[in-house]
Amino acid sequence: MTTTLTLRRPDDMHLHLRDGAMLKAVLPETARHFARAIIMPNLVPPVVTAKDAAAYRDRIMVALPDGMTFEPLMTLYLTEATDPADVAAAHASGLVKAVKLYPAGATTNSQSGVRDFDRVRAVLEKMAEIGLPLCVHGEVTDSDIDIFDREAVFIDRVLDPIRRATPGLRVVMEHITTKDGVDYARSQRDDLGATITTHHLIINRNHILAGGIKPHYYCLPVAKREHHRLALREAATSGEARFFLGTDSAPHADHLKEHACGCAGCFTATNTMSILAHVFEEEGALDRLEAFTSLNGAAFYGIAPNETRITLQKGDAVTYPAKIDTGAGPVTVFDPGFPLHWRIAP
Ligand SMILES: NC(=O)N[C@@H](CC(=O)O)C(=O)O
Ligand SMILES: [Zn+2]
Ligand SMILES: [Zn+2]
Repeated sequence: MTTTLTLRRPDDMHLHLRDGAMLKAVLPETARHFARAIIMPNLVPPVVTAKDAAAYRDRIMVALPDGMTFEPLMTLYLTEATDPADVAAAHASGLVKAVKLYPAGATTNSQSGVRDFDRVRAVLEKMAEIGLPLCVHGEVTDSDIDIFDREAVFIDRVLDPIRRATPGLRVVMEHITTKDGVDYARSQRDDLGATITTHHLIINRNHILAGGIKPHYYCLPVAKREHHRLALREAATSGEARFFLGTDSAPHADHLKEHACGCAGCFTATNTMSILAHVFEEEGALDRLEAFTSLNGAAFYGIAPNETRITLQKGDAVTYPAKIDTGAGPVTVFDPGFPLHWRIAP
């Protein structure tokens, strides 16, 4: 029985760090285990220009505690006013690693997102030309589309047409939650990747709704039926290069989650690696954990895998805080609902 496992230090290819007091509190939770992360730009106001991204990167580095190392991989928030030349310059300087597409109204702080896809065509064409990936929150926002169908409908109505209209555009389907997402990713060439979160490997929609509503399991895209969760587990543990970790760890203060109109997002930065080791062990795939957390994402983004390593050890139940204190209020850590036994050696 395997009880220790050494991996290249992981990267989180989809992370929300927020800003100010929240940033300061949550950043160490990621930097403790992860070398790098793709930093989501959905601040208020959003990170739209190269100048915004440079300033946000500086704030992240100032918030990093002494003695920790971490490299934020910055992104730009695509709006209908985004300037292709600014995007190209941000990429050429090495500052920006991706552009993020939020359909307007799809998720937290997406009001500035895209309504009319024709208006971003020039930016997408420039990105295809320079090889800069587009990260996509893949849900339609039409009120007549059931929330559990919004990902599958997005693939047919928006994602596939965008990709056909923009040959060569590298795209990451962010936080896929359905078998439809897995199947679509697999049906395409290697210019399409897909991130999978930690929590979508653990919860299905019953966890949110059965036996009382659980606001800390509510995120977007919302968790789906069990057969979708099983498809995600199969994909994540397959070792296939197109699938990689993007935790989508998305902190919101508890009073905003435990609310009549609660915010979407699960905060998994603290215990993600312990949970993933548990899942990969259950699936008989511990030997493929490194591909998912440390190799496939870096390869998709064209960056070298990390040279430093972490060691996971299996033993007595791991303890971790139920909540993280932040200057913006406590943030509940994702509870997988079972004890974790894999710890990260100090
Ligand atoms: N995933 C979420 O439920 N929430 C994210 C936004 C997002 O990634 O869609 C957030 O910023 O809170
Ligand atoms: Zn999203
Ligand atoms: Zn997200």
